[in-house]
Amino acid sequence: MTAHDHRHSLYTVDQVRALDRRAIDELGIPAYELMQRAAAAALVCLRQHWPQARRIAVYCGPGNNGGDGFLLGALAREAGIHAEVFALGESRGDDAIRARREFEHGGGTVVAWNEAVALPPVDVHVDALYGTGLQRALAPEVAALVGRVHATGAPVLALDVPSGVNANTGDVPGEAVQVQVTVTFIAPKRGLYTGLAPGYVGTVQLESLGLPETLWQGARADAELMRPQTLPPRPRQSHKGNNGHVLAIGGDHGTAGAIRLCSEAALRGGAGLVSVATRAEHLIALNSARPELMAHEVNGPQALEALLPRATVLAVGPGLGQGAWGHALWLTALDAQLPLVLDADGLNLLAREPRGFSGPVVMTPHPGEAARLLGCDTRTIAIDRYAAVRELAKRYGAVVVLKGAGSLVADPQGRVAVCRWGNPGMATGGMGDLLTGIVAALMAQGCDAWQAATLGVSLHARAGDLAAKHGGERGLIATDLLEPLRLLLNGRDA
Ligand SMILES: NC(=O)C1=CN([C@@H]2O[C@H](COP(=O)(O)OP(=O)(O)OC[C@H]3O[C@@H](n4cnc5c(N)ncnc54)[C@H](OP(=O)(O)O)[C@@H]3O)[C@@H](O)[C@H]2O)[C@@H](O)CC1
Ligand SMILES: Nc1ncnc2c1ncn2[C@@H]1O[C@H](COP(=O)(O)OP(=O)(O)O)[C@@H](O)[C@H]1O
Ligand SMILES: [K+]
Repeated sequence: MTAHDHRHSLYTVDQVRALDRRAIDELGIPAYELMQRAAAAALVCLRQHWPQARRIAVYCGPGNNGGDGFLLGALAREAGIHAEVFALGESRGDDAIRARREFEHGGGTVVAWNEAVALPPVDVHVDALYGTGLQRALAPEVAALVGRVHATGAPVLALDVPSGVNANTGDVPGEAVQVQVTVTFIAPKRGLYTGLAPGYVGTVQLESLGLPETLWQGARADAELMRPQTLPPRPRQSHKGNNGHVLAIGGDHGTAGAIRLCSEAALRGGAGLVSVATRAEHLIALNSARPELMAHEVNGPQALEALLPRATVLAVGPGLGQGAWGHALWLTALDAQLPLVLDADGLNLLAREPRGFSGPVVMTPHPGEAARLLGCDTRTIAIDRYAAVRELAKRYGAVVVLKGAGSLVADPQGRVAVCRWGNPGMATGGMGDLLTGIVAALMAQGCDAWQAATLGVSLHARAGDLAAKHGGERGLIATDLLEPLRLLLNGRDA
């Protein structure tokens, strides 16, 4: 990530405030002018998305987000759009107060919101309630307004942040406005891209308000958005020994599916060879379903040790269980001094028996596994996914993928990458097993832990989107991702 690539850099709310301050102090642009520019950009965005809009309602909160709303109301009126403006609370701060006066001096009337007020019929609602200053869950009367806005069925444009969404973390502590478009100002706030936020933000459109690139140069960003990537073409003389050997370990009694999905994804992820260490009862099914896999009966540590010398990467956990068999294989795998991908019971065992690693490791917890690893509950993970993934990476000395909408990848030094792809069709059993196999395959082909995790997460999520594009989200199953995965891996997704 380069410091000035601000469209792929994500910022904390404090970092955005520091950028605002620099624009004001170093570039000499008054805060009120920034507010005017924000309102002008919002009007352009409104017209771009809803060119037919003739009537809008703008709901203004007490802070500067509300100030943006009053100025948008003023500009919309000048542009011949009927704008009804509602205030929730008295404006606080010079700029917001001035913005409200500007709207009123232009002939606009501000209606003080209360529950008896009828919502006007409008083409678009504009949410200017709270932006980066949101401190807590929306109050009940504001939540009631949000419910009524939703009930109209008309689209909503959010200014900067949908109200109720924590722009710093992506958490939504109570109700929040669900919008079609979020026009966000100056810099992308990291909270818009992960956790609960993706369910509210709609399309996020960044407006830099005419500020020069120099503003972002040298400015600290907190995280980076993943970009579409692939691997370079294989050398023509490549042979299977050049492309790594994944050994997938798991599949206790009754959980053959998980290890099959993981190992099949490793094949489709381009590993030269894929072996499976599993229970004897799964061998025939595995071999007949996917003859390219080399399935081995492994009763205990000795049988596993015999397979280790040929492996380049171990994928440990899918269907492993936490019984004596799984635990013994897990211990052997962790002592093997080979690169590891740890998932599912591989992580649950680690939560029970914390330990360090000697080689490169990628851990792929979903929020439930992350909570077990950190000894907290899943709500604590959701409150700040950025903090959780960083803490996991630091505590375990590994690259960690925190899965779920807006998957995050962190390394122990605190670097974080954010995945903006993926869809709720992927909320079905087996999707995580695929990710484990893909990441292992990429490590086997020479990617380091960070590259394998970020590329693996992005390929997996984009494959999910491509599969959903063709057949829809509902009913999407893990194996549907394998063919699109292969296309994406070879840069053939067009
Ligand atoms: N600075 C700049 O250069 C630019 C800033 N810009 C705009 O300013 C926005 C940030 O403005 P902001 O800092 O005034 O915060 P904002 O989001 O309006 O809310 C703060 C107010 O809300 C209140 N409050 C908070 N949560 C609450 C809750 N749940 N329920 C009830 N009240 C709650 C809080 O009260 P308090 O909690 O302090 O009592 C305070 O009064 C930013 O998102 C962007 O739109 C643009 O114009 C571009 C240039
Ligand atoms: N709503 C969603 N949006 C984006 N990605 C999702 C969503 N739901 C699930 N996924 C992805 O699907 C995978 C599910 O993994 P996991 O929960 O481990 O499933 P399983 O254990 O059934 O294999 C993760 O990579 C996750 O990020
Ligand atoms: K808002």
